[in-house]
Amino acid sequence: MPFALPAKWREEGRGKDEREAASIARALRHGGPPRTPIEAGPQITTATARTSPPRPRAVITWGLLWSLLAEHKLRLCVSAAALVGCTTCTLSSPIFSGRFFELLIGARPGPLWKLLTMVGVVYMLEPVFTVLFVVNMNTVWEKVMSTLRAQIFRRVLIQKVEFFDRYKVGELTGLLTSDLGSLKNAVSENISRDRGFRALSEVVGTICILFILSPQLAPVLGVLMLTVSVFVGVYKRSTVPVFKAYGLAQASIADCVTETLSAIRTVRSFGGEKRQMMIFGSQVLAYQNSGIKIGTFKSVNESLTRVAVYVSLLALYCLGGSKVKAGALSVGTMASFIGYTFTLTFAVQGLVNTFGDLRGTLAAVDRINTVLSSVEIDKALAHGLEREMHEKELHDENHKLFLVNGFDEKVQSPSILYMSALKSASSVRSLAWSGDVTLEDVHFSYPLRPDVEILSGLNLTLKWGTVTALVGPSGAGKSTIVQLLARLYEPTKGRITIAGEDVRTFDKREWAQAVSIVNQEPVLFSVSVGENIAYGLPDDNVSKDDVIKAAKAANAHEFIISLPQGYDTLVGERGGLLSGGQRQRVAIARALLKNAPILILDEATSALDAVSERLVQDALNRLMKGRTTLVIAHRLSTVQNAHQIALCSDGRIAELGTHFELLAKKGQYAGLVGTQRLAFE
Ligand SMILES: Nc1ncnc2c1ncn2[C@@H]1O[C@H](COP(=O)(O)OP(=O)(O)OP(=O)(O)O)[C@@H](O)[C@H]1O
Repeated sequence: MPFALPAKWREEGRGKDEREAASIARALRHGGPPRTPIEAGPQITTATARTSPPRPRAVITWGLLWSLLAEHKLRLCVSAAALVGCTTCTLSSPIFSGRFFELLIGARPGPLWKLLTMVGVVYMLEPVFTVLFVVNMNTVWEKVMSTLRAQIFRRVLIQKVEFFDRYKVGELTGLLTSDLGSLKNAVSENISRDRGFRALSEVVGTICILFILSPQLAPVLGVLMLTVSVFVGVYKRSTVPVFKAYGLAQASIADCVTETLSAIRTVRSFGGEKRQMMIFGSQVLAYQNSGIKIGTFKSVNESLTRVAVYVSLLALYCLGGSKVKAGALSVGTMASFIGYTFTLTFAVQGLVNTFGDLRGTLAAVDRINTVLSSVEIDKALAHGLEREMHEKELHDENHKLFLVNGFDEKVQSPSILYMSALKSASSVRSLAWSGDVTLEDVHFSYPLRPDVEILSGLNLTLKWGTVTALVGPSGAGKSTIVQLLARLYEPTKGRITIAGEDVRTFDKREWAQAVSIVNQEPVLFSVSVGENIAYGLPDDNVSKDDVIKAAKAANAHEFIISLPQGYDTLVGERGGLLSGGQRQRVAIARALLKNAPILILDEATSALDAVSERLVQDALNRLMKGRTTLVIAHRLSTVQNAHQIALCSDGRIAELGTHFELLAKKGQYAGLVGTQRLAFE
């Protein structure tokens, strides 16, 4: 197949990635087996990983936060000015108190009303500045957090499938809810009077004023600050693991609840309630112990802060009192000092609380970074998604949330470069409507079990427009072949082609449009029946007529209109309010609407009773017409009507032919039929 490589491939001094990509492109262009490990198409990722081990890259960094904040410069400037304003108002109060006392005892000349007017103005301005500060800071942070949340959700969605094998749903849910919530609270909970920014500005401002008022007395409060800081430092170090354990314990509780409730019918049927309660109980206890530890750390810290403040006040009374008596300090300044000590007390306590919260926040950010920084992005998927996101000239707020430049690492791995270098002029759908799908010398091990080879040199051609039945003993690798065809995983060696073109020249978004899968247990979303069918074309505005047409072809229309709200009836979590056969027919309608040229039926009818099966089979026959179909089935009737039957055993196709050809062979297939492991109807 002739490929015109872009000029950049011919440039001198290309980067290593580009050279690798060119080498891969060359190998694929010639169609033959790749010559070097890098050229071995499916090993691209592995080969690259071998030459340069992936470097973990944090997802949430200070740089990223700064760049997101920088988009709201005006609001930040207003907030900063308002913060200075309200802090100035707050810190001027003790000075006015001192002057007030001096006026009362006659130590200061001038009319009282002048002072009171100034106090009134300050008291009026302070809340105005406070509102300006809180509203602007809050708006900025909410916007930053929305972008972060959206970007992290996207980052989770574009991970390779093995990422979802590795982490439990609860853990990942925790990242987006409680962990990001903790980051949100780091600002949202710290913009009130006695916390975070204001506390910090009051501490700094107070110390400056104390030094201006009396350089001799100021160090006393300096000691107070130092003491508190030491305690804060100790606190910070000692609570990091406690906060981490707390977050993990919280995530495992959520995990246990999700797992139990999603399998509630299984729990019921095995009488597993007590066991689930015990598991939940032990997690609650771990969470409780962790929470008690955190509470202890927090309260000890707060008490120590108070003790430090009392000691400082006492020192101030002794030292300041004697200076006033000796005439070295005015009564007004002493009164101001007492006021500032209290301001400092609250502000330092607030800061300690903020630091405590920050430890939890840093632990949460660390968890997010640890989970998401491992280099497991499915680049062929990310590439397609990015292309589609930029293709559409949508400028609504929702769309923009996912389009932040610089958040994601540039998806420029060799695999992406060769993908664009080799990009076929034809779309994958048009190729799939006319060409065969071929698995060529496919080897595969699951990433989490790299030592166990599931497929070892499997060859199989799914002829265009025909039905291939895949049979074989349990654990032979049938579902694994389905997952490779769906490109949930890529072969570790060998390749899959469509009309002779390596499927990896297409990004996974394109590929997803070419393949429909109907499983034994189709998953429906907890929306209406109609919306579930329309999910066949998730990015399009599907008309109700098209949904009904698909439902009719899938033998689903009759049961849908008998539901209480027809097509608008909610199907419950995972479609739990529908029967197995109804779910199956909704899934078939969804696949019909999608109209993909390649169809995979993974034991689609094996869980159904005879009536449901007939309805579903009838719908499936309609769905299969004219498509390249792979059927995994245990029923002989389904298998024997196929154009060809492939028997998978020991990671290869051991027998291939029609039902009668394979029976005549008297091999493994004949054995399966003989022992009725392929069941007769
Ligand atoms: N995500 C996974 N990670 C690791 N190993 C897996 C994974 N999924 C399946 N396996 C293993 O791969 C092997 C093949 O499994 P597969 O599901 O493809 O078999 P199958 O032929 O479809 O079996 P059955 O007819 O029982 O469904 C099994 O040994 C299984 O334990």
